[in-house]
Amino acid sequence: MTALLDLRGIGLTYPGPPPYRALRECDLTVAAGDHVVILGPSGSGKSTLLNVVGLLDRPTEGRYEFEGVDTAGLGNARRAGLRARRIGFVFQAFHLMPHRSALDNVTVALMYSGVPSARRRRTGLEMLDRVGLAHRAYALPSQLSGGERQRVAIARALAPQPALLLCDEPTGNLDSATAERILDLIEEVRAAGQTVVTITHDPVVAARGRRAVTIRDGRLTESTPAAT
Ligand SMILES: Nc1ncnc2c1ncn2[C@@H]1O[C@H](COP(=O)(O)OP(=O)(O)OP(=O)(O)O)[C@@H](O)[C@H]1O
Repeated sequence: MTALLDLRGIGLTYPGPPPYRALRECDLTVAAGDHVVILGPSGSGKSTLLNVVGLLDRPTEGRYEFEGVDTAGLGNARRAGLRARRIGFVFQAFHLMPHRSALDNVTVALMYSGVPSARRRRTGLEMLDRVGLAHRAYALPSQLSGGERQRVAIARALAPQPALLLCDEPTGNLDSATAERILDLIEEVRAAGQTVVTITHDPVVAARGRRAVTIRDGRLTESTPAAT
C-alpha cells in the first residue's frame, strides 16, 4: 500500500515561556486505507500530534509528507486548501454550528472544499443519508441527540471525500451503545477505502484500529497490533 502520510523525526516545541518539547523524534507512516489509532494518557502529546498531522500546526523539527508532498514547502493558503479538501476532522465536542441545520453544517464544508453551489445540497443530503440522518436534515444541533450530532459531524467531515479522516476522541461524550454505533460508522468509512487516524485514551476505541501506536511524553512507540 502507498503511504498517505509519512512523519520522520517530527518534533514540536511550544515556545512558552518556558519552551515545552511536546513531540520528540516521532516517526510514523500511515498507509492509504489503514486505520491507525494513537493511544496515550492525558498530556502525552496526542492533540499536538493530531494538529501536526491535520496541518493545523507546523512541526519545529523533522519532515512531514502528506500524499507525497513535503508540507514544509507549503504556504498557509495551500495548507488550508489541503485541509478543506483532503482532511476531515471529527472532534469529541462535535463543533457543529449551533444555529444552522444539520444539512447546512454539511453544505458549508462542501463550500469550503470548492464544491459548486448547485451540487452542495444534493451531496449534503446524500452524506446525511449515509450516516442514517436524512430524515433529520433540517434539525438544529440542539434538537439532535449526542450520537446524532456526531453522525452529522462525520457526514460533514466526509462530504468533501477527504483522503484522511482524523478523529479526536470521537466517542468521548457518548454512552457506550451510541459510541459503538459511531465506531461502526468509522469502520465503514475505512472499509470504503478512506484512511482513518484516531487519537484516544480509551482502549475500547483503540481496539477498533488495525494498528495501534502509543504516545508517551511526546514519543511514539508501536503497540501490539490490533486485530485486523
Ligand atoms: N500551546 C501550548 N503551549 C505550551 N504547552 C502546551 C501547549 N499546548 C499543549 N501544551 C503541552 O504539551 C503537552 C501535550 O499536550 P497535548 O494537548 O498534545 O496532550 P494530549 O495527549 O492531547 O492530552 P489530553 O488527552 O489531556 O487532551 C502537555 O504537557 C501540554 O501542557
